[in-house]
Amino acid sequence: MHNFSHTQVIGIASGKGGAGKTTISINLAVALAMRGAKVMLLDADLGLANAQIAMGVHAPLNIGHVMDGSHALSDIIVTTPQGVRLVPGASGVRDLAALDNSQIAAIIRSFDDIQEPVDYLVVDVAAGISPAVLDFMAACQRRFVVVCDQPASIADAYGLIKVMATEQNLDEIYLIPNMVASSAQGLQLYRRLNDVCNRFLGISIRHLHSISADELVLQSLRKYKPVLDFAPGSVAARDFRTLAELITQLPPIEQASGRLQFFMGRMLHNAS
Ligand SMILES: Nc1ncnc2c1ncn2[C@@H]1O[C@H](COP(=O)(O)OP(=O)(O)OP(=O)(O)O)[C@@H](O)[C@H]1O
Repeated sequence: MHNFSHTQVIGIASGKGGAGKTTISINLAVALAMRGAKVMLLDADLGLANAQIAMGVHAPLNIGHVMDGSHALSDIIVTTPQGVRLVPGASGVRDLAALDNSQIAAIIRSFDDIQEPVDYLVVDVAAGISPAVLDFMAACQRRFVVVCDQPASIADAYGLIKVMATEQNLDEIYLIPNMVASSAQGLQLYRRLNDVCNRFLGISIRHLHSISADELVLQSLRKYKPVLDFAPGSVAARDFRTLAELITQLPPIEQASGRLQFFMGRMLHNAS
């Protein structure tokens, strides 16, 4: 096996659907790729998988074909026009939305067969707090929780953070405020939620940057393009570039957590 540099794995979740998890996963992957990183995006929003549509790429095979044993993971990966290596989810396959632990573990382990260099793996996880969501988030090194400044979204984000921190003992939790009027509003939302986490859970969450509400995000989706492609000069595109830059400045996490993780084989190989 080659001696790859450590792959940094970021899981993206949101308590509530519609907070912008897929939008953020896609544009973050593209922004990192535009900086020259080798980026893979796993559409683990199984059952609702729509990353391939939003990125304007045709994927003849998907993770369902890996699950049924007919194909290897490397067979199903497609390269998007932005140079992101996309692992397509299986849209409309209801069985995939209800995978058990051993099936999730099989998906996570299948990444050990990948032979290409990957600097970042971005994992777009389903909404909610299902066991599958928690398994995927536990298998990542950093966890991003997408939230909008609305009571239902905040309550759901808090619920997800609570379960991840207290029941799963996961750290490296970042809040990504989305659809904010300004980065000051995003920071304020982060502070509010972090205060509640401090007080009631005894933990701190982290903050990098928020994503502004931008009409061009919606327009880009209608054109099947990431906003970074469709409107590179837009406010949202600028926010995604800033977020990507801040991520590249984070210290790499090189420790295995003791739980099942993506690219475990590489981690162990590099450590030996
Ligand atoms: N920053 C933004 N500005 C404006 N619109 C946005 C922004 N982020 C997301 N949206 C829009 O909000 C809607 C929901 O976004 P998205 O599909 O990414 O959410 P999601 O959390 O992945 O939803 P689900 O979990 O249901 O798949 C989409 O129409 C998207 O274009």
